[in-house]
Amino acid sequence: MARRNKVKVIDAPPRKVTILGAGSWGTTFGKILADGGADVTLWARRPELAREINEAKRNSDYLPGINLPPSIRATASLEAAVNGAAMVFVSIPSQSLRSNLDALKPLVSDEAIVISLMKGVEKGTGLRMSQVLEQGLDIDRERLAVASGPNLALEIAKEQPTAAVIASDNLATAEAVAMVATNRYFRSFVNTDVVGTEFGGVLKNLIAVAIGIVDGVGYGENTKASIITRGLAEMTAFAMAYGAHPETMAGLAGLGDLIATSSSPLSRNNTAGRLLGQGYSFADVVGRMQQTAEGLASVAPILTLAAARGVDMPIVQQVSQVLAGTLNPRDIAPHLTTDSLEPQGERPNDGRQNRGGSALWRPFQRAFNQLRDGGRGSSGD
Ligand SMILES: NC(=O)C1=CN([C@@H]2O[C@H](COP(=O)(O)OP(=O)(O)OC[C@H]3O[C@@H](n4cnc5c(N)ncnc54)[C@H](OP(=O)(O)O)[C@@H]3O)[C@@H](O)[C@H]2O)C=CC1
Ligand SMILES: O=C(CO)COP(=O)(O)O
Repeated sequence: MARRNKVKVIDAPPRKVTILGAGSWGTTFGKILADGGADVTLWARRPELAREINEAKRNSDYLPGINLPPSIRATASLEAAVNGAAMVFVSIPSQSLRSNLDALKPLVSDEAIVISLMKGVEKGTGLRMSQVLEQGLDIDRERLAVASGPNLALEIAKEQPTAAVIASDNLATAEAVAMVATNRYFRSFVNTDVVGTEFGGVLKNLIAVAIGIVDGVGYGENTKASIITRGLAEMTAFAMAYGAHPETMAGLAGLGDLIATSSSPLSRNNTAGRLLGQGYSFADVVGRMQQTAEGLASVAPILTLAAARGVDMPIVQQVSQVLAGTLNPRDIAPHLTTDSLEPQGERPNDGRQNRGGSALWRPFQRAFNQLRDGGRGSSGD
């Protein structure tokens, strides 16, 4: 049974916050928090990386050329990192999370807030990262939060102005985290749509792989715009089938992140897709990636979750076929992904003209009806 603990509303930066994972995002998030005034400790599993961060205030493997704030400390000891931390941010590859939780569980204090910075779902279980944290740490969801949004690490490390979303079932938890994760170049907004915020970050990776594939093939802006637009419809249909608010998918954690990830060569998912489009096999691409491209591992569990709720995801399906080597990247065809003659999701109607094959349109229709009938929207971002 989950331990029940009251969440303290923190109205000043906490004494100590810690980040687990000193890769590109964990280190960048450490900089965000330190530049916002927090006392930041980074956990790097390799002692030599912890040493470089402490002594040179650099992380040359993941953020070459970036000077880290002098106040950031790093340690390779999980216990030293977590001891006394009021907030524990987790930024390791999604498929590695569960294997770290047994060691972490006894170290997290009963009052600490735990925040997922990750954008994947677990293979095998299909669980979102906050669900894996909830299970593995036996923690109340009120003490959990997730962060997402258009957040390419290197741009933020260069202090380019950026916005993000912090979501928690408990608004006070999201607000406490957002207050700490805000500084002169980074602004965190809050909402309570954890499902939408988390799935937004996962799903945009899959669409970014598709964009990378067509980029690698050499197709131009029409193809990419078609995939982004139809991809957002797929993302929204999927997320709403799992209870997300459509507004979340239209906000920073959905459309915002989709645009950033699909258009940037900094994106690892986009890069992986581009290699596939250039003819490299899935195994070659995995071998060439130096950093985490979450989308590659999330395709299969997302398609399983989609099938369980009857959601059509033709673009994600095609990505899966390219990964499996059963579809030539040149044959990715966003305009051929439906048997309906109606451009789904493109024409608002009153439901009467909503003819067959429009699974992708249905969630928009439901959202429209809800708004028309005075239904409640999400707090959005
Ligand atoms: N980079 C970005 O722009 C953004 C990334 N994210 C998300 O953040 C998460 C982390 O990504 P990111 O920092 O980019 O990834 P990186 O590949 O840059 O870094 C991964 C980090 O996790 C560590 N790690 C790898 N395997 C394990 C393991 N089995 N146990 C413990 N630690 C491990 C690595 O340590 P080591 O160096 O020793 O291998 C490294 O510190 C992902 O879910 C990603 O989607 C979210 C927003 C932006
Ligand atoms: O999540 C990200 C940007 O918001 C980072 O994307 P990549 O993991 O594709 O680099």
